[in-house]
Amino acid sequence: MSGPSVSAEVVTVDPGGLAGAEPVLVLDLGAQYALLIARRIRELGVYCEVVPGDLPAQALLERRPRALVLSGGPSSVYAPGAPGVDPELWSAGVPVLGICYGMQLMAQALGGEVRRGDRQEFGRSELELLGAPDGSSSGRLFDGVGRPGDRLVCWMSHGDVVVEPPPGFRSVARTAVSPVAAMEHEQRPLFGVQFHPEVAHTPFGTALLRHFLYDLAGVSGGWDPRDFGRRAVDALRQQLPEGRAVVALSGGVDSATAAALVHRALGDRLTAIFVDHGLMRQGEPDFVRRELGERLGMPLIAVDAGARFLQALRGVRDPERKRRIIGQEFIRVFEETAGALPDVRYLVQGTLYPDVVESGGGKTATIKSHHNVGGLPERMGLRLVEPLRFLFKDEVRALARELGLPDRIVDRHPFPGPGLAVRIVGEVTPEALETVRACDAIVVEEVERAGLAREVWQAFAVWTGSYSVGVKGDARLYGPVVAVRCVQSHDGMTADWVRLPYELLDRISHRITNEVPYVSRVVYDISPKPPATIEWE
Ligand SMILES: Nc1ncnc2c1ncn2[C@@H]1O[C@H](COP(=O)(O)OP(=O)(O)OP(=O)(O)O)[C@@H](O)[C@H]1O
Ligand SMILES: O=c1[nH]c(=O)c2[nH+]cn([C@@H]3O[C@H](COP(=O)(O)O)[C@@H](O)[C@H]3O)c2[nH]1
Ligand SMILES: NC(=O)CC[C@H](N)C(=O)O
Ligand SMILES: [Mg+2]
Repeated sequence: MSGPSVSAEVVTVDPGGLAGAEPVLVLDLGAQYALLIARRIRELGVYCEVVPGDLPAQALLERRPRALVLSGGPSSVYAPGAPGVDPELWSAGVPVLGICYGMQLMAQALGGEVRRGDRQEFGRSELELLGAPDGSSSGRLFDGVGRPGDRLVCWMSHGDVVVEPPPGFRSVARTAVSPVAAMEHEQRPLFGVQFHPEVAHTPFGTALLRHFLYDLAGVSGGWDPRDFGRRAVDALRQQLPEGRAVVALSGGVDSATAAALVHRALGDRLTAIFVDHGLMRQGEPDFVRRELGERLGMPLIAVDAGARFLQALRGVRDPERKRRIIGQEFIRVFEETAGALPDVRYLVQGTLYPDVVESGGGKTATIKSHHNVGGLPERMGLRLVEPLRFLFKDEVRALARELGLPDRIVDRHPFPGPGLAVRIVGEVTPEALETVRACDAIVVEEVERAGLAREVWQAFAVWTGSYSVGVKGDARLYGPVVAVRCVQSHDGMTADWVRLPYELLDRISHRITNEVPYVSRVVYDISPKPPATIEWE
């Protein structure tokens, strides 16, 4: 296909740069929680990004950070090759909060002592605030958060302990296991906590972070994803002065928000393409046409490609092969459709910040190959436009609301690109597809009717591939076993099953076995992630 050559550079909108804001940077030292720290900080109205922990001080300071947060991490600071930060940061005058490994690193780097503890400290722990030597105040870090002598519940996850704070520092809190559970420098803006203020199990964690940011680091706040929308439109107009763009519109909130934003900037230079791969939920293609095509006021090409996807999936049982086939077929359909439009130069995607950070390291094992439109730009010579690359899902929802998208779209549960195919164990047969679609509609309807839709991350039905014996109308029935899955999650990375009320489960089961009468049995999936994943395939 002809067209301008591929540009590796992604057109995006950098909220930090836009707001003229001086961000808070989380230095990632291998933590599970680096993204969570960033989310908490943004929830406090402060723009924050996660950056690699080993960035040179100069590169970090060029961003004019208001504060640095050193994350936790799985290593031990005294082990050879353990991750570190540029030592110039300690004297740069920028306020630093070290969390867990981050505090241990600060302690060791500045002359304190860290060693393997006699005991591990994992989970809930009681923190005793030590206060200033004269007992008059709780010290700078806990000023306004607690008082000397207070015992506060916090959440710990460590095996190493700081036994001696560095010269110039003092311990301001301890637990039964950690003599230095929090420390601060007597004058310089250097602070450390052994516990995790970012997790919900540390009830005063948010108050501590707010105090660190606003009082100790003097941030001005003002981060609001809704303002981002207004600024992003101008930035996009400047960056995309001419040529047409296509957006792959799935019906999900991410691509809908990206589409709405770019539509404001480009107007009729944007066309949406929705691929109906036949693996959609009940009523989905109509929903997309009606709620997105008409409401967003942009031309929408809906491609009915169900037959070719089902044909390509015939006889395929392996989950990864299914995903690959869907991805490839998707690219073909998209290419044919977009290729027929004149002067298309850009492809808009709804990639979010967690996707970017999580695919950054490349060290994580492939659990599932997530379907996306990633293979397209190179093949078509298109430039990628990802305006939401720096936003979290809750921020995207706030932005979507600001852009006037209705609740029906804003509050939608995520739906995987490969659709119902990953909710069918084994081959995607018409029988399985029809069954899972009918059951899914019942699950969704009942969860919504119970007023729980906004409280759960996803609720759906699964074709388990098993059959079992039942009895209906005095006759033997050998029918499919359908599972119901309902999970709570913040970002899809971890999840827990939702304790749905028994009456609701009962209603779902009753409706399924009555309205989809050949189903013999309904089971409820009570597996958290990990070790299970959210989707079954
Ligand atoms: N059926 C489809 N037609 C067109 N584009 C699609 C389709 N399915 C997925 N995509 C594209 O793949 C991207 C990734 O899908 P993903 O499910 O992660 O995001 P989303 O659907 O926009 O939002 P959500 O995560 O809430 O479902 C989408 O943003 C969209 O651009
Ligand atoms: O766009 C997507 N393409 C995919 O291939 C895909 N697989 C899973 N998901 C969604 O991602 C979240 C985590 O799912 P898992 O625990 O099953 O990996 C859940 O929200 C899933 O619905 C996908 N989304
Ligand atoms: N969660 C962490 O940051 C752990 C730090 C270090 N690995 C320890 O066990 O003490
Ligand atoms: Mg989706």
